[in-house]
Amino acid sequence: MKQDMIVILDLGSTVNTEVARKIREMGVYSEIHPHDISLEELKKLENVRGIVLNGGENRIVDGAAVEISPELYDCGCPMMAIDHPTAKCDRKLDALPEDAVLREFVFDTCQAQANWNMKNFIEDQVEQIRRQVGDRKVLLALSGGVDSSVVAAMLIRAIGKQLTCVHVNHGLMRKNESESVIEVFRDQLHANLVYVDGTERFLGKLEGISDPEEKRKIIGSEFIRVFEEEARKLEGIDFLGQGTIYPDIIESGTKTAKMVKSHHNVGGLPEDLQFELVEPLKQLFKDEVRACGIELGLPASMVYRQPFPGPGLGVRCLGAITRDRLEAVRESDAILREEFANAGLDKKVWQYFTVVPDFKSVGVKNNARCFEYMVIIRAINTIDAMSATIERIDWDVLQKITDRILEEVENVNRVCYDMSPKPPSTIEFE
Ligand SMILES: Nc1ncnc2c1ncn2[C@@H]1O[C@H](COP(=O)(O)OP(=O)(O)OP(=O)(O)O)[C@@H](O)[C@H]1O
Repeated sequence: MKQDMIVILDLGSTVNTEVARKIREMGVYSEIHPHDISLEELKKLENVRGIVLNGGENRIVDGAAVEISPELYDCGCPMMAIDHPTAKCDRKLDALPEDAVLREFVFDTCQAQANWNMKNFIEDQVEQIRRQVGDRKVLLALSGGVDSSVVAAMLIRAIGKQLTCVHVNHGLMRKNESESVIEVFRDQLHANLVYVDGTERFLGKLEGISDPEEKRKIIGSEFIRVFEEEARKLEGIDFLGQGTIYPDIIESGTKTAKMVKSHHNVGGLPEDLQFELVEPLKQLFKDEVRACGIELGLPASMVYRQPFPGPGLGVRCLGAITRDRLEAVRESDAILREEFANAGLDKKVWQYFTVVPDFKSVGVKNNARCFEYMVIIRAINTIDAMSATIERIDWDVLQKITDRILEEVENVNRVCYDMSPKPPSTIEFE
C-alpha cells in the first residue's frame, strides 16, 4: 500500500463523505468505517495515520448512543472527535472544523503524507487484484458506461487475458455505442471481449409492450438471461468484476444512517453461478472514477459521458417500441449530442436527450400532406437528480438542431422542446 490513510469512524454524522472528501482533496487518502469496527479490523487497514471520530445527529441508534469500542482509544493513532461529546480523546471539536484545523490535524498531528493520487491508487489496486485473483479468471459485464469501463480498464491492467468482458447490445444502445466498446476494448486494449448482439431477442420480447415498468422489467431480466447464458459457456470463472463505487456503498446505508437505495449491480444471477466479487472502484467517488479512467488511458468521451439509463433508448421510445421510432430516437439523439458538443453545451448541461412519443401529427413535406412522429428535446441540469431545472438553450442552437432533425431523421415532421422542471416531471419520460 502506497498511501497514508486517515480513518473516519461514523458515529452518527450526516457529513461523513464531506469530511472524507476534504481529506482526499488535501491529497491524503481517507475511508469511512462503521463505529463498531474492532481493533483487530482496524489493524488490518494499512498505513492508518490518524482517526476522526465523526459524531452527529444520528448518534442514537435503537435507543442507545453509539460509541467506539474502548480498546480503540489505545490503538496508538492520533484521534480527533467532531460533534461527539463523549469521546475520550484530547482533541474535541463541536462541529466540522475549518479546513486549516483539519489540515493541521492531518499533516502536523498525524504526520500523514500527501501521497494519494490516481497513479498510486491504480498501482495499489493492481497489486490487490493480482493478490485476490491469482491465476484464476474474472468475468465482467461491460456496458460501456463509466463505471464498468473503468473497472474493465483496471482489470485489463492487472490481469490481462484472465479477464473476459461481456458486452450485450440490447438493440437500445445509442448510435455507435457498441461499436466504440468494441473498438476501445477489443482493438485498443486487446481485451477478451464477448460481444452479444441481442437486438432481435430484446426487440422481439418487447413487441407490443407499452407499460413502462413492464418494459424495464423485460429488459432487465432478459439482460440477466443473456449474461447467464454467456457465463455458462465460459469455463473456470471464479470472480465477477463489478463497478460498485463509493456512493453505492454509502447509499446502501451505514450503521447509523438510513438506507437511501439498494446497491445496484448485476444482481439476479442464479444461485449456482456464485462468484466472488472484484470491486476495485468501491472506494472512489464518481469524479475520482473518471480521473482513474483517464489515468488508465480510456478516451475522454467514454469517461465523461453523460448518464444513460440501463434500459437505454427503450425508455425514450415511448409506449410500445417500434423499429421506425427507435431509429428516430437514435438518429435524433446523435444529432443533439453532436450539436451540443459543437456549441460547448456538452460540458455545461448535465443530461440531454431526445424522446419520440407513440403518436403522429399532420405536417407538410414536398407539398404533400404527411402524418409523422415528433421528436421532443430535453436538456436538464441537476446536482443530485432529485430535482432538476431545464437548460435555457440558445435559440440559434435549438434552431440548428431542429433543422437537422427535420432534414435528416426519417418519419419525423415536428420538433418540440420540453420546458418542464422536476418536479413535477421526472428527468426521463418513462
Ligand atoms: N448492455 C450491457 N452489457 C453488459 N453489461 C451491462 C449492460 N448494461 C448494464 N450492464 C452491467 O450492469 C451494471 C449496472 O448497469 P447500470 O445501467 O445500472 O449502470 P451503472 O451503474 O451506471 O454502471 P455503468 O456506468 O458501468 O453503466 C453495469 O455496470 C454493467 O456491469
